[in-house]
Amino acid sequence: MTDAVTVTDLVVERGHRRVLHDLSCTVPAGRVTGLLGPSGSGKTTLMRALVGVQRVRSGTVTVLGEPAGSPGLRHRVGYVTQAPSVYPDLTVRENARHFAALYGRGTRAADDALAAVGLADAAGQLVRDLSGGQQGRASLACALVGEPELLVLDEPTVGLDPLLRVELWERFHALAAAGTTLVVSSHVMDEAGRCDRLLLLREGRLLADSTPAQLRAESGTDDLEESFLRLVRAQQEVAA
Ligand SMILES: Nc1ncnc2c1ncn2[C@@H]1O[C@H](COP(=O)(O)OP(=O)(O)OP(=O)(O)O)[C@@H](O)[C@H]1O
Repeated sequence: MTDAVTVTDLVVERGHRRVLHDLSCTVPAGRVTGLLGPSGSGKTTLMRALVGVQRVRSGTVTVLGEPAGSPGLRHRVGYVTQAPSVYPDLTVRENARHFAALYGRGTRAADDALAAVGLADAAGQLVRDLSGGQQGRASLACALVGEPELLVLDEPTVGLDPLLRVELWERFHALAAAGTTLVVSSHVMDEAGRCDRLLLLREGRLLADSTPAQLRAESGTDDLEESFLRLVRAQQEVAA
């Protein structure tokens, strides 16, 4: 299996504080990798480094064979932030078509992306009239329309009802099966079980680079939340 992303000894400081400490990890191509960890553990910062918008102190981030942020990656990497990045005064369809045009794609690609996130029925509505969860999905559709090889999604399921959550995770796996690499952050451990691979972060350090099955086996519990806590405790004991 090839790696879509390689992070080596990454150090990031924000506001004079070190928020990523010598972090090294890889992201396998064509899989859904979950970036899990408590609030403030550095998930967004790592994602920003992957897409090349984060100033880094030292270390390297290689994405699809190029340094993160290289101009050649612009259309190959999609990033959906926590805040919806769509035009509120345009309809959902107009937004999708606008982004399709930017990526050199047609209206069909825009319609397909809307269908993929379950927004086909809301295509004619102004984005500002949508719920928060729908706006998030509209942002996701606008990223999907470019068919990026690497899709980086910051907490895409926040504010979604359980049914939509499940549907979105199914969508992520369908994209991965078609060859897309996904990095999906969450601070909800029950979503960890849906990932092919897991990167667990805590206080800017990598606590585990594993799979749900491996994590369960190693920690001796089926509950991934409990696995995470046991890992934290084990590390604290080593440090003490
Ligand atoms: N613009 C900023 N200036 C200074 N410090 C920042 C800035 N943004 C984030 N930080 C700090 O960097 C650390 C990592 O934040 P980050 O947003 O990467 O965490 P996160 O795991 O994504 O959290 P959340 O789940 O709450 O989104 C935190 O301690 C945070 O306070």
